[in-house]
Amino acid sequence: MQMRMTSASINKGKPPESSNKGKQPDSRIVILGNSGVGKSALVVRFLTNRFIWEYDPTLERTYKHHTFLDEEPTVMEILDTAGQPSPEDSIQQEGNIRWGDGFILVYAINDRHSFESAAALKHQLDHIKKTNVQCMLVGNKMDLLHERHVRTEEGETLAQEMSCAFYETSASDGGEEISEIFYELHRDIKRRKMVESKGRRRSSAQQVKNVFNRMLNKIGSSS
Ligand SMILES: Nc1nc2c(ncn2[C@@H]2O[C@H](COP(=O)(O)OP(=O)(O)OP(=O)(O)O)[C@@H](O)[C@H]2O)c(=O)[nH]1
Repeated sequence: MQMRMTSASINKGKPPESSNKGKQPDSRIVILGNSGVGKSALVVRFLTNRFIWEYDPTLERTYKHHTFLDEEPTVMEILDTAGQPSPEDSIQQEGNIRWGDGFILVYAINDRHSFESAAALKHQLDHIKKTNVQCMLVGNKMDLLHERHVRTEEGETLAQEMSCAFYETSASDGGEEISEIFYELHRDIKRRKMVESKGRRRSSAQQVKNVFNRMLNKIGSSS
């Protein structure tokens, strides 16, 4: 496995479709979670390996990340959503969910409410996407263990119920698992796309076969 980040371009405050230039992304990843759980901090840590204490809390940003993953040139598009969308933004939120191939649901381990919101978000995802979506459940701010309000086992149980992988991490400490979260989700998305496109190919081959059989039956019955 080879991983190398070559570039990450930032489209500040623009909708996801604005970053369509160049190679189409192999995966579109959306980061969701309550305000202040550390979504931006995790994305910035993944892209730059840095931690910045303060971010503009209201902006949405998309990032195009070019890398070599599993010896293949790879483009990942990442949407860091605003944690506190206004009611008027609910259409935007729905658009973001439709846009995404996979989702990172973030809560902070010292914020019980954010944990409960993560479960609600997964229901929203499944409802909008009409399928069990690819996702990762991430408990952030592990460096604040002394303030913990959500136990590891609770995270594990919720992740199992959601059929998601589960990680606890800290954007401020910057463990290796942060890259793993993004790259594993990307691989899951790719695998799913491959299975779906094989299924589509099989079903169109079957359709051709059915038409051919009908023609043969017609010829047989008219002779
Ligand atoms: N101690 C600690 N603080 C963190 C960590 N991650 C983020 N923070 C802090 O938590 C605050 C919120 O971080 P953001 O990354 O802006 O959170 P967000 O989820 O993007 O918030 P919104 O943009 O409002 O949706 C900032 O003050 C960060 O410095 C972490 O792992 N540990």
